[in-house]
Amino acid sequence: MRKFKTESKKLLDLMINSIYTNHEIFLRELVSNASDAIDKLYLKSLTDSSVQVDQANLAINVAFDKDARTITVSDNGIGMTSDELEKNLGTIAHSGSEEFKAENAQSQGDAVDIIGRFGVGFYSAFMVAKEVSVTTRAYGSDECFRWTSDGIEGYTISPVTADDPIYRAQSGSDIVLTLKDNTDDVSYDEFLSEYKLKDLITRYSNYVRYPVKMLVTKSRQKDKPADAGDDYKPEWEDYTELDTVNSMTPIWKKRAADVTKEEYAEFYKSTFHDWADPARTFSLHAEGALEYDALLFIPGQAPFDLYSRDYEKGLELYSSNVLIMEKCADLVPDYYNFVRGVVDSSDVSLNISRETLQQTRQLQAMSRRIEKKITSELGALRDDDREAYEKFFENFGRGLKYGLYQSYGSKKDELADLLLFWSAREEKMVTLAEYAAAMPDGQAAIYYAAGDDRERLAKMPVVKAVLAKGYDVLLCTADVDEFCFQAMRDFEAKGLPKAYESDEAREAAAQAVADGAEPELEDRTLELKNVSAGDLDLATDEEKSAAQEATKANEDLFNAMKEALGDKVEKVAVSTRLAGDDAPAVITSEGPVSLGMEKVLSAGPESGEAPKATRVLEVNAAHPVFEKLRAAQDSGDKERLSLYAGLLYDQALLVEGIMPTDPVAFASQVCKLM
Ligand SMILES: Nc1ncnc2c1ncn2[C@@H]1O[C@H](COP(=O)(O)OP(=O)(O)OP(=O)(O)O)[C@@H](O)[C@H]1O
Repeated sequence: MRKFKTESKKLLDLMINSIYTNHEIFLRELVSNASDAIDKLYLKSLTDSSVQVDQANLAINVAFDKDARTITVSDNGIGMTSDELEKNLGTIAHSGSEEFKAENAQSQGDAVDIIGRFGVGFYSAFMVAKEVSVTTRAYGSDECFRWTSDGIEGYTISPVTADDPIYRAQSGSDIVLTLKDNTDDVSYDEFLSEYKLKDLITRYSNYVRYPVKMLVTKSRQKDKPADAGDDYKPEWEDYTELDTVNSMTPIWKKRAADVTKEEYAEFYKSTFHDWADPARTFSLHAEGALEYDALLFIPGQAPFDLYSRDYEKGLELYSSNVLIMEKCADLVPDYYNFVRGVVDSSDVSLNISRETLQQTRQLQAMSRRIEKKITSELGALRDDDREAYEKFFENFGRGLKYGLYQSYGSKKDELADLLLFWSAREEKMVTLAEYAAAMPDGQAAIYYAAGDDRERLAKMPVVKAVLAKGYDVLLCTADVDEFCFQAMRDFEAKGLPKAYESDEAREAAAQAVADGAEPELEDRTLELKNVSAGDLDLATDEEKSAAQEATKANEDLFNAMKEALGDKVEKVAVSTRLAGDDAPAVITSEGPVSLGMEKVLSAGPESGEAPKATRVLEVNAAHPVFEKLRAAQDSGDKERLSLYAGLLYDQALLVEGIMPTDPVAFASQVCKLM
C-alpha cells in the first residue's frame, strides 16, 4: 500500500468531515469528473487527427447494485495511466483537469467545458463510501489499472489483466463506491435506488453536456396470449432500459429565437414547481471580463408562502453547467424576491466545496446587472401588456413598495415608475407618471388618501374636497403605502407641460405654440401629500386669511372645545380643506405620523410604544353645525358645548375608519342629544 502524504491525509480528513456539508454531492463530483474525462478525449480528437472518437457513443453511465451495496460511475473518456493515477488520485488537491485546462488554453474554445479546478472533488466519494476503486485505461494504451483506497491511510495501484472481468475493453474509467455501513443517524442505503440517483443526476448534473445513462425500470403491457379467453385482463410487466437521464443542453444557453414560448414555460414549471405559466420570460447574456448567461422568469402567480418567513429568495446558480446553489440569494434584491431563474457562469470563483462562492465582487456585479434587467423588463411588461402588469402588481406590488420603504427611498429611480395606485377620478390603477401627466394647470403635488377600504376613502370629506378642486387623489389601501410615500417624499415627473409663472409668459407660450413651436416641457418634482395631513396648501391666499381670521375671531370657542377634548387633539381650528356643505369637521394630523400610519403601527408587535399622530380637529365654519357650537358657547352652556365637541370629534374619527376610544360613551352622547 502507498500511503497518502501527511498533508494529504489531513486534507482528506478535512474534506470528508468539514468541507462539504451536503454528502449527496458526491455524485455531482464523480459525474463532473467523468464529463471532464470525455471532454479531454474529445478535445484530443479535435487537435490530433490520429485520435478517432465516435461522438455519438460518448456517455457516462451510473449503476447500482443493491446486494453488493455499490454505486458505479463509468465513462468512456480519456482514462488514466498508472502515473496519472498516482499523480491525480494519490495526491489530494492536485487537479489534472486544471493542468489540462492550462495546457490547452489555446485550443479549448467552446468545444469543451472542463469543470474540475481544485483536485478534491473525487474524494467527496469517501463521505458515503468505505472503499472506492477506480479501474481505468488511458486512451491509446492497452494497459488497465486499478486504484483502491479506504480514504484513510493510503491506496494501492495494481495492473488489471485482460482476463479479469473488470478489465476495460475501451479507454475510460469505472469508479466503484462501496457504501459505508448504515448508522443510527445515516442510512447510506438511500443511494441504492433508481429514484434517488435519478433525482441527484437531474438536480445537479442535468446540464452536463454528455448523456448520463442509467438502467431505468419501466412497465409495459404483456402480449395477449393466443389462447386468451373473453375474460382476459391485460397484464403488465416491468422491464429495464438504458435511458438518458439528463437533459444536457441548458435552455439558457440557447438563443431566445431558437426556443419556443412553450418550451420556456415548460422549463419554468418543471424547474420551479409552479403550475401556472410565467408572466414574463427574459434572458441576459453578459460578455467581457465576467461572462454569464441568465434566464429569468416573473411568475404568473405569487407562491403561497411569499410573505412568510420561510420564503427563500434566490436564483439557481450554475458553473460550467453544474448546479452550485439552488437559491443564490445574493443575486436578487429583496424587492425582486419573486423572480425565479438560472444564472450560469464559468467565471465565478467557487470555494473548494462548490457550496459557496468566494468573490462577492463578482456576485455584486452580476446582481446589479440582473436588477437593472428585471427593472427594465417590468417596465416593458407595464407598457406592452397592462392587464398582465396589473395582475403582476396585484401579486408582487407590495414587495416593490416595501423595497422603497426599506431603502429609505434610495431605490426611487428603480422602483417608483413601477408602482400602481388606484385613481379616485379615473377609477382604475395608474402609475405616478400617468397621474402627473393628467394634472391640470396649477397642480403642484400628488395627493393621496390612505386607509383600508377604497370605498370609504372615496367618500371621505377631505378626498372629496381635493377632487372638487379638480385634482385627482390616489386611494391607497395597502398598509405599506403611506410608509412608502413617506420614504419617497416626492416623485420626479418627466416631460410635463411647462408651468409658467405669470399670465404673460403663459400667453406668450400659447401664442408660440399657435405659431407652430413645439410646446415646452419640463421635469418637475412633485411632493406626495396625504390629504388628511399637514398643510395641503390648496386654499387661495384669501381663503387662508379668511380661515385665520375666523379661527382668531372664535378663539374663545376653540379654546373651550380644546379644553373639553383634552389630550385627544393638539388644537381646534377653522378648516381650509372644507367648505360649504362639506362635512362639519375632519380630523387631520400634523407632523410625520398620520392617522393611517398610527393605525398600522399600533397593529404591529410593538403597539404599546408605537408613535401617535398629532391630531387637529378642523371645523367647517360654513356648516350649520358651526352655528350651534357658536350658540352653545355664547349662551355659556359648557355642558352642551362639551357634548358637541365630543360628538364632533368621534364622528370625524368614524369617517376616518377609526373607532372612538369609548364607543359606549359615544352612543350615550348621541342618545342624550336625541
Ligand atoms: N473519471 C476520470 N477520468 C480521468 N481522470 C480523472 C477521473 N476522475 C478524476 N480524474 C483525475 O483526477 C484529478 C482529481 O480529481 P478531483 O475530482 O479530485 O479534482 P478536479 O476534478 O480536478 O477538481 P475539483 O475538485 O474542482 O472537482 C482530476 O483533475 C483528473 O485529472
